[in-house]
Amino acid sequence: MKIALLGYGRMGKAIEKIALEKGHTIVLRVEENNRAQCRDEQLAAADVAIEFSAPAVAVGNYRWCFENGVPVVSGTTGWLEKWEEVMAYCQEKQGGFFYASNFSVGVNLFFHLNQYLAKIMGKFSDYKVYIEETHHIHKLDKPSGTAITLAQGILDNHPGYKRWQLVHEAEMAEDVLPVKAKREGEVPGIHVITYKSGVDEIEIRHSAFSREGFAQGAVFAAEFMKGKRGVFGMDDLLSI
Ligand SMILES: NC(=O)c1ccc[n+]([C@@H]2O[C@H](COP(=O)([O-])OP(=O)(O)OC[C@H]3O[C@@H](n4cnc5c(N)ncnc54)[C@H](O)[C@@H]3O)[C@@H](O)[C@H]2O)c1
Ligand SMILES: O=C(O)C1=N[C@H](C(=O)O)CCC1
Repeated sequence: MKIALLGYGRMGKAIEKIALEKGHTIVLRVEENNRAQCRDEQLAAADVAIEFSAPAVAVGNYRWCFENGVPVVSGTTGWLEKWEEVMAYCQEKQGGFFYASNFSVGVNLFFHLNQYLAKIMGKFSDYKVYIEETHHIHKLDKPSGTAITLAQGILDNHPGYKRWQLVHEAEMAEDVLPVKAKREGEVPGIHVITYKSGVDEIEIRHSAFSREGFAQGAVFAAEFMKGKRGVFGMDDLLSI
C-alpha cells in the first residue's frame, strides 16, 4: 500500500518504521518546512494518508485529502471544536476519514472498561470521580484527546456528572468531572480514573510503554481505510 505521511515528527517516524516492516511504501513525507512545496499529484499518488501533525493544521490537511480523493487516518488531537465542519466537508467531497484520540488497542479496551465502571459507579453517590493524565513536555494540547474521550465515556454513563473541566485551583461544582493534566519528561501517556469515597478508592489505569502501540494501530487503520469512503473509528476497526 502507498502511504502519505502528513506530519513526520515523533509519531510520523514511529508509523513509518512499522509501515515499512509490513511491506508498505511511503510515497510522501510532509512536514511544516516542506508543506508549501508539496503538490496535489504527490498526495493523490497515495492509497491512504496518515495524519499526525498539530492541532492548528490538522483540519487543513483533512481538507487537502478530501479534495484529492485520498482517505485519511488521523490521530492529531486538540482540533475537535471543528468536528462538525470536518464532517460536512468530508460528506460534500465524499471523503474517507478515520479518527481516533488514541490508536492503541489497550486504550480502546480501557475506554470500554471506563464506560462499564461509570455505569456501575453511577449508583453509588459516595464515590466522586476524577481523571488524571500524564504526558511528555512537548505535548501542545491539554487535556489529552484520550482524557476527553474518557471524560465523555463517564458523562454518557454516570448521571452524577454533567460536564468535565480541566483542573485549575478554583473550586468545582458537584456535577463537574475534574480532569487533571500533568506534563513530565518524555512520558508517552498515562491515564488514571479514580473513584474516591471517604473510606476507600477504586482506580483503573492505562500506561503506554512507548509510541509503538499508537503507531501499530494507525497502520492497521490505514490498511482498513484503503478504498473506503465515510467516517470510521476504532470500534469499527476492532469490532467492539
Ligand atoms: N491518536 C493517537 O493515538 C496519538 C498518539 C500520539 C500522538 N498523537 C497526536 O498526534 C499529533 C502529533 O504528535 P507528535 O508527537 O508526532 O508531534 P510532533 O511535534 O513530533 O510532530 C508533528 C509533525 O507535524 C509537522 N507539521 C507541522 N505543520 C504541518 C502541516 N501543515 N502539515 C503537515 N505536517 C505538519 C511537523 O513538522 C512535525 O513533523 C499530536 O496532536 C498528538 O497529540 C495522537
Ligand atoms: O503524545 C501525545 O501527544 C499523545 N496524544 C494523544 C492524546 O492526546 O490523547 C494520545 C496519547 C499520546
